[in-house]
Parts: sequence; structure tokens; C-alpha cells
Amino acid sequence: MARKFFVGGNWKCNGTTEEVKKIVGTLNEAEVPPQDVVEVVVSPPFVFLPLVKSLLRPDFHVAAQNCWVKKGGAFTGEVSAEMLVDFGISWVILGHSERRLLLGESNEFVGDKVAYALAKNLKVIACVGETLEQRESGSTLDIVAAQIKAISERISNWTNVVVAYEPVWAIGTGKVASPAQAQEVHSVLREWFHTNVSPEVAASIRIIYGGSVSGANCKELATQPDVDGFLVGGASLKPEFVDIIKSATLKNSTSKFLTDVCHGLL
Ligand SMILES: O=C(CO)COP(=O)(O)O
Repeated sequence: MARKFFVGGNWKCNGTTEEVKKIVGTLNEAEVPPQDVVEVVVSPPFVFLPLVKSLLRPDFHVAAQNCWVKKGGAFTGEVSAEMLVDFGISWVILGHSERRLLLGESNEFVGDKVAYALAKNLKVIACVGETLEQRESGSTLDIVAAQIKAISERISNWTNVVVAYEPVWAIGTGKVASPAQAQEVHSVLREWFHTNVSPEVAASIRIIYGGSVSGANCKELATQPDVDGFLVGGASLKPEFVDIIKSATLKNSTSKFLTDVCHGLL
């Protein structure tokens, strides 16, 4: 089964009302591949969710950047999964490295959040990734495996999960992982699913790359066999986000080409 290309835009803690309207205007006018080729999800800060949801074209979806680990209540400053569902938000980003590192979210806490959000019928973009220090010490694969394992121990159905591999050293630095570096970790993650979850989940789960993705570098990354899309930070605030969405066609034509070759059609 072909994995549908996925492009997420993580706006992080950016934007004014005017800027948000401008970004949404650009997206609404953009000519992009159809929904059966690419799934597009943008993730504004909480306060802009209502505005974006009301203005954004219906073929693009909206994600929150976080939600609370359990049912809402006396948790000052938090937003619950129930509230997102009530508001018609279908996706949530969980486990972003900025929250893991700056706010001390542990693997277990992220796993609990993913489980709770899925139980409330949210779809989850679950982020994993190593720091520069971890990469340089050779522990990249152990780190991402431990992050995924903590989620895996808490959920039994991966249908509504997209995994985002985001090496911390590539986030906001302009230092993008090379296509080979991204492919290596993506394929190891897929292998992990094959061994520890099931061959079906390994074949169907989308593993997207994040970290300094741009209109210029997305094409080569998109053609890597285990790169199923992107989670874009800085460039998702700019018109080049549309070019990144369009890289989906490249992926699909490449995989169609390979499928046709395999089936002896070419
Ligand atoms: O963190 C990211 C997306 O979640 C990536 O951010 P940049 O694209 O700005 O590096």
C-alpha cells in the first residue's frame, strides 16, 4: 500500500493576526497536488487555531502543537485533547524536541500524551530525534528507538500516527540532514516497526523528516524511499512551503516509476 505523502507546517510560537491571515491567504491561493497525493496539515499556535480553522481551505487540515496528557481540569496553562476535539481540530503534534528539551518532557510523558490523544480520536504527529551530542557519540539509533518504544508500550494502534524524525541539530540551524542521513534513520525506524510492532505497520506508517527543510532541499529528500513527507518549521511561514507541498508529486512519480519497473511495465 502506498503511503500518502504528508507535509506538516509547524508555525511554532510565531505570528500576529495579520501575518497569520497572510500565510493562510497564500496557502488558499496555492495550486497544489490533490488530496489523494498529499496530506497537508498546518499547526499554528493555540490562540490562532480558531482563525486558521475558519479561514483555511477545507482540503488542508489543522493541528495543535501540544495538548495535555490527560483529561482537562486544574492544569493551569494547558489545553486538553477534549478541547481540541470539541473545536474540530483533527491533529496534534506531540513530543517535539523543543518541548522535550526546554520543558523537560520525558519519553514516558510523551508516550502517555500520545496514548491519551489517540484515545480521544486525535491524529498524532509524534516527534523523535537526537541531539548533536548524541549523534556525535554514536547513539542516534538508540535514542530514537527509545523514544519510539516509549510510545509503542502505550498504544496498540498506529493507524492515526505519523512519526516525524527531527534531528535536533538540524532544527532551525539551516543544517539539514543529508538525504542519506535522513534515509538511514528512517529505514532503521521502519525496521524497528517491522521487528517490534508488525510488518503491516512498518509498511504503512508514514515517517516524515523535519529540520531545516526548504523549497531547495526538499526534492532530493522526498525521493528517499523511506521519507514520506516533511514537518517544516521556518519555511512553513513562507511561500516556499507551497514548493515543499509540491515535492509530493516527485515522490509519487518516483515511486510509481519504481513500481512500474518492478511490475515489468517499463
Ligand atoms: O522543528 C521543526 C518542525 O517541527 C523544524 O524546524 P525548521 O524547519 O525551522 O528547522
